[in-house]
Amino acid sequence: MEITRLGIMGGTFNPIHLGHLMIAEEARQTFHLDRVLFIPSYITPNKNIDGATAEQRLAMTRLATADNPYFAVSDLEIRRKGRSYTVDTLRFLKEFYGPSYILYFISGTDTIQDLPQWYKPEEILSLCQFVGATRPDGTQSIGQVVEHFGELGKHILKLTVPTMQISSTELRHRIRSGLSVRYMMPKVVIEYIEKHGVYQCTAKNSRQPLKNI
Ligand SMILES: Nc1ncnc2c1ncn2[C@@H]1O[C@H](COP(=O)(O)OP(=O)(O)OP(=O)(O)O)[C@@H](O)[C@H]1O
Ligand SMILES: O=C(O)c1ccc[n+]([C@@H]2O[C@H](COP(=O)([O-])O)[C@@H](O)[C@H]2O)c1
Repeated sequence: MEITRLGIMGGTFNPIHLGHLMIAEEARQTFHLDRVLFIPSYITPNKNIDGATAEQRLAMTRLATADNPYFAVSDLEIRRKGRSYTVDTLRFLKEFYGPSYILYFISGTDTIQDLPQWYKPEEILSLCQFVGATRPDGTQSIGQVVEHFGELGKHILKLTVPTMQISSTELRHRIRSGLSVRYMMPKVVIEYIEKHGVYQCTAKNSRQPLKNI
């Protein structure tokens, strides 16, 4: 049986930024993933989603990932509606793809530290390998979470990634304040935000011509 390793990058992506893309690419390389599927949530459990519709978050995720042949996007959580519980998504994917697919759910350390409070975390770990991206300085340990799950903790994999202190919250704040978000997210996403006035964006690049030196 030929094995396919499928990465699942779940997130609110409000908006998607370089931190998301970087951990997905690092996970792909480190765990030899055949593809990484980005799945924007419809309603992320325990999170307020302000400023962009589900369709806009999906469109931005599609634009951001289009230039990577290993990346794909699914709207399955948005079509399913309701709260986007990861266990439901993994159950569906396991059933849909069958036993020859190994699923790797990719997350940041802040996310994995909350895993014990998620809906059916033990079942989640039995359905996938759960990748927790940590900083190289090791200050965000996932050891306690691994211990919490006993034998199933073996399904939690540590991924060391370069530090990137970008968050969607910070980006929404910057856009609303008219501050630059250049080099923090793909250019195509910035263009989409400007074109559609997402996050009440009104910023327009205005620059003075520079006198010849
Ligand atoms: N800068 C980053 N570096 C590494 N992982 C990240 C980074 N930002 C987000 N992640 C991870 O990506 C996944 C999806 O995150 P999400 O879409 O909620 O983005 P966010 O920036 O954390 O959003 P918000 O600021 O709105 O809470 C989560 O597992 C999160 O831990
Ligand atoms: O299933 C759960 O209980 C659960 C609780 C919190 C987060 N998640 C998922 O984890 C992913 C990252 O969530 P967030 O809050 O960092 O955007 C996203 O796919 C969420 O649907 C899932």
